[in-house]
Amino acid sequence: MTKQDSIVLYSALGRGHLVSMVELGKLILTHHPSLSINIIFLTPPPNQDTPTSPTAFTCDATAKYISTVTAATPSITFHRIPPVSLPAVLPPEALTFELCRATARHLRRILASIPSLRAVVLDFMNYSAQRVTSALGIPTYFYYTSGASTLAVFLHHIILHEKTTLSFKDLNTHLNIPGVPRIHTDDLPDPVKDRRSESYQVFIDIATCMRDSDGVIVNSFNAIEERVLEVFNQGLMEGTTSPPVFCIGPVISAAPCRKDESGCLSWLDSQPSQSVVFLSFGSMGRFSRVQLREIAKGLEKSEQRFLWVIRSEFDEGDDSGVPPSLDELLPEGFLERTKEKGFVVRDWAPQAAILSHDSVGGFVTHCGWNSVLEAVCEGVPMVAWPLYAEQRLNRVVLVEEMKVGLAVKVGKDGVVSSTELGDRVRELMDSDKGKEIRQRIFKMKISATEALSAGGSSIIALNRLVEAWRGH
Ligand SMILES: O=c1ccn([C@@H]2O[C@H](COP(=O)(O)OP(=O)(O)O[C@H]3O[C@H](CO)[C@@H](O)[C@H](O)[C@H]3O)[C@@H](O)[C@H]2O)c(=O)[nH]1
Repeated sequence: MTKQDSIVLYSALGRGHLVSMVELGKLILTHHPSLSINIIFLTPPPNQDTPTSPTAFTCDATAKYISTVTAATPSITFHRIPPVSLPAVLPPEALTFELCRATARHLRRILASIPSLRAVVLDFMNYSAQRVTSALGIPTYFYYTSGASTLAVFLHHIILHEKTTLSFKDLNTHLNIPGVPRIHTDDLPDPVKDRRSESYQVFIDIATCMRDSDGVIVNSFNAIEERVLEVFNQGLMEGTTSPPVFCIGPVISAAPCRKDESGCLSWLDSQPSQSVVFLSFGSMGRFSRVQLREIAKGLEKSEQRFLWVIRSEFDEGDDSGVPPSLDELLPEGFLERTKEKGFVVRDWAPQAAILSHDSVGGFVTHCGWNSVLEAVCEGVPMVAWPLYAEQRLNRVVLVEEMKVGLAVKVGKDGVVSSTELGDRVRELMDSDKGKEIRQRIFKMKISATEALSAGGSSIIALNRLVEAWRGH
């Protein structure tokens, strides 16, 4: 390729999506510096931004983030899709789908302005942009920010859709998908369970767009999902053609945030090696008051040291703007009783830096894929407690395929009891099984580094991808 050859990465709405695309852009540039990377990103509609949320990426925060990236990596150029108003206030997923559709003309204009454009990589949430790229004749790839096994389930969905007229919620069966552990239909993401729902059709559309694309880039690596990658590489996806899959991960931030506003990193400095279990549930993990109390009691029962991130919960109908205090949310005297052993952080903690700290020996996670990869890259074993999206599938992958985590059982009332959590945490931190898991994930940590080294599986896949771009 010549110096001017350009690639577009089109990020979906939200902090996690933009950061993922930037990290992907940086990885491409590290190995192929002659490319010019353009990142297109969406702006929240003026009437739907929620700047008070700890996870919201406000316009100011986005601008600051972009100027930091641009200063460090000038070969990345950012293009902002201007804000447009949508007729209704929508939940986060529907918002990104709608916004992408409503701004198609801006995308077309931006794409037309980029010289020597070789390919566009769409965040899978921006699937509707494929209409624009196809109309312009631009080769289109997808970036799938979860693992290869869940991608296989996603693509398999198209076959199942044709095989049955029932909804998954009524099937109560196991799915046998090549290269993937047996999946129970209850473990599928909620939006795909009811075939009469709008979201079901959206996910079929996304899967179809990915299947028919020029390729899917996956944030994973060979050593953790070998079986399913073999299925993809040999073209053995039963009953359907599969797109070329490029497993180029783990793509996680090379320079994690070390800002220690809460003091939790200094607290970790004073704890013994591998003695602390870290509990964090991603950008949207929220719990009822009942569940928070069970977690607290479980941590006390486990007798382990802990660092726990708790979101500011607002009670329904409370628009005071002041969230309940930790004393209100947690069992009486909990903070006082555990002050030698535990540290509670409100809202947001520097997770990647915490996982890399020597004092951390276990991680209770909601199984968001970035959290899983961050834990693997630091060799931290997990207790898997999925909450929503494809996280129940990730639990199956990490417990049954990778064998680097223990699953918590959810009670019939939807609550994980203090005894269950306490037992799993103690098992992870202080048992022979926990030791085995620790040894296994430590090996994966080494494989992760190897995958991204010269000649490693992910670098080979990345080079194959760039060659494909060169061939267009
Ligand atoms: O207090 C916190 C909480 C999170 N994080 C970071 O935020 C990211 C969270 O990402 P992830 O673990 O993937 O969770 P979600 O934000 O919930 O991710 C969404 O996107 C993922 C990738 O597609 C999916 O796997 C999840 O199911 C979906 O919820 C990670 O980098 C964490 O290090 C922090 O730094 N501090």
